Amino acid sequence: MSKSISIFDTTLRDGTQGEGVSLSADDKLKIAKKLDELGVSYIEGGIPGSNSKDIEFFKRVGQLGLNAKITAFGSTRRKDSIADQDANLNRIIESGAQAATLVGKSWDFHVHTALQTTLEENLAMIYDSVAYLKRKGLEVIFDAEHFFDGYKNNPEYAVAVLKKAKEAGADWLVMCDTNGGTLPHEIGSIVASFHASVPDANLGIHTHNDCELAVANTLSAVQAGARQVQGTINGYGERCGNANLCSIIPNLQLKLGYECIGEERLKQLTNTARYVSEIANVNMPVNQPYVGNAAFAHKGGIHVSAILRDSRTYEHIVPEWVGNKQRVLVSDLAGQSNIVSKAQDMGLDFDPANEQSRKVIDKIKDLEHQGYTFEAADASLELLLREAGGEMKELFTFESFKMLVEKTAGQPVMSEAFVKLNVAGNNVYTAAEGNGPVNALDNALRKALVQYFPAIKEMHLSDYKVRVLDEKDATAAKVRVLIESRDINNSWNTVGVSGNVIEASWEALVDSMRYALLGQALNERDAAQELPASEQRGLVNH
Ligand SMILES: CC(=O)SCCNC(=O)CCNC(=O)[C@H](O)C(C)(C)COP(=O)(O)OP(=O)(O)OC[C@H]1O[C@@H](n2cnc3c(N)ncnc32)[C@H](O)[C@@H]1OP(=O)(O)O
Ligand SMILES: CC(=O)C(=O)O
Repeated sequence: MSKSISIFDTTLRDGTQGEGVSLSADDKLKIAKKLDELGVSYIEGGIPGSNSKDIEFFKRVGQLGLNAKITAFGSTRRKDSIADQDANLNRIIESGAQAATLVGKSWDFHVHTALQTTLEENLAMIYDSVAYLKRKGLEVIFDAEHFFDGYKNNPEYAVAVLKKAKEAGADWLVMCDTNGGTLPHEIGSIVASFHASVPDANLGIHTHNDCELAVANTLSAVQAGARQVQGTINGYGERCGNANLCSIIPNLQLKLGYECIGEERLKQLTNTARYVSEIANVNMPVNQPYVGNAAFAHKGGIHVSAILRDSRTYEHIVPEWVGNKQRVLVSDLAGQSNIVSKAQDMGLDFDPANEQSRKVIDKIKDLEHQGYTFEAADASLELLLREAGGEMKELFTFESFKMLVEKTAGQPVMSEAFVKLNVAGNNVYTAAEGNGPVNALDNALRKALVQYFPAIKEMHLSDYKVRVLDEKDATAAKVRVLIESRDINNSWNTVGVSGNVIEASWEALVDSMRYALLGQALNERDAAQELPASEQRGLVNH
């Protein structure tokens, strides 16, 4: 049997049926382009009978010149009507899509309850609709809704539905686990049984994740003979989502030896997943298999010690095969191996056998115990390690800061910060306003530094998070502030912890600016040690 699998992406249709996922026509066009680059065979763009946004997508997608087939979704004709007069079928034809995905009922209970019609009329609706679209020259993918529930309730009828669609000319018969309640062994045996009885049918599988089995069910169907796989990027979709193509594709290709999108394109998987999550404005779970930020992140000291010897000890594949990468995290679960690995990444000579290195490890663990989290604040960690290794020359020293927050009735609240630093032996005193206390502090600190370090102009804060660390302790609790900063090329994260949110923010802010100036700090140190300019470092070195 062929080992080639046709990947059918329904992110733009079933994916947008997920809560919190909404895509404009422009968003859909961007994602379609990305999916095409990934090498999927079909892109289901939407439902032209549903809304004008989808109609616009189909109008414009032809201009992109994609290789994937564009397919438009709709249901079989309404009961007791004529297919060529059915508005939804005609919208599919008018959309100009090369293929139609036609959903039809295959569970007798649904025919009676949802459609409120007879089993015979439903078969006629399927036959007439498929035949009409075929006469109009479209490829037809027939999605048999609730096929597995239907098969369990009335196998003869569910099978008759698929046979009717085939008789009318459907190119693909897709079995749907619409309610997501079927288990892998059931899927495998039902697909195998239908495949044995109609061996010349092109079978597909469409599963939902209500039992968290959509990926497993898809693999089971493929092993039983399905050759088209329908799913979405990041598993977006109705209720608990659709089968996640970001897991299915590597599982099929790397574990089961099927040909889906090829070795080279598989390397774009992580980038595609993150791109779609950005456009959809839905955060990706860090622990998402294969493509998540933590999919190959190692935290436990025992794990890190082993992966440094051979990454196969704790990695099931090479992360780069799916475009991801290995990360080592530093936390209170870290052993010396985590820290050695981080230090090596930074080009530091860090010998765990030496007394000073052991002190840094203890200090990191102690800070983690106080509430700092270095796994989310790589830049603060780097500063700490460089400081401990005597690598840093401090460019400025802190003397004091003061905050003023004023609210007058009927006026917006006003924040002003006053900062005193010593830079290169000079006392620098600045004041600045902001739309909040942290913004005012940031402005005042920037104002103090920019005259000495113009590189500060290039960076800005891009994210700010506060977390109360011991909620039981109410107002006496500590807070942790995490700040993300960016310049044109990089982003970096810093952390501050205190019983006072302004002080925690200040710590994270100062680290952010020290990190932005790291290249300069290292050069000054090199210059002080009279290293030749050729061995000194670039201005912003991260
Ligand atoms: C399993 C799936 O994911 S299927 C796709 C689900 N996605 C969506 O529903 C999103 C897009 N849907 C829509 O925009 C609208 O529902 C439309 C335009 C398709 C229809 O809108 P309306 O005409 O207002 O109908 P409404 O949504 O209230 O009800 C669905 C109708 O479709 C009928 N219907 C449902 N499935 C089918 C089917 N397979 N074949 C024919 N008719 C069907 C229902 O019986 C009902 O008709 P009735 O009210 O005459 O009994
Ligand atoms: C067709 C479809 O989306 C389903 O049955 O779930």
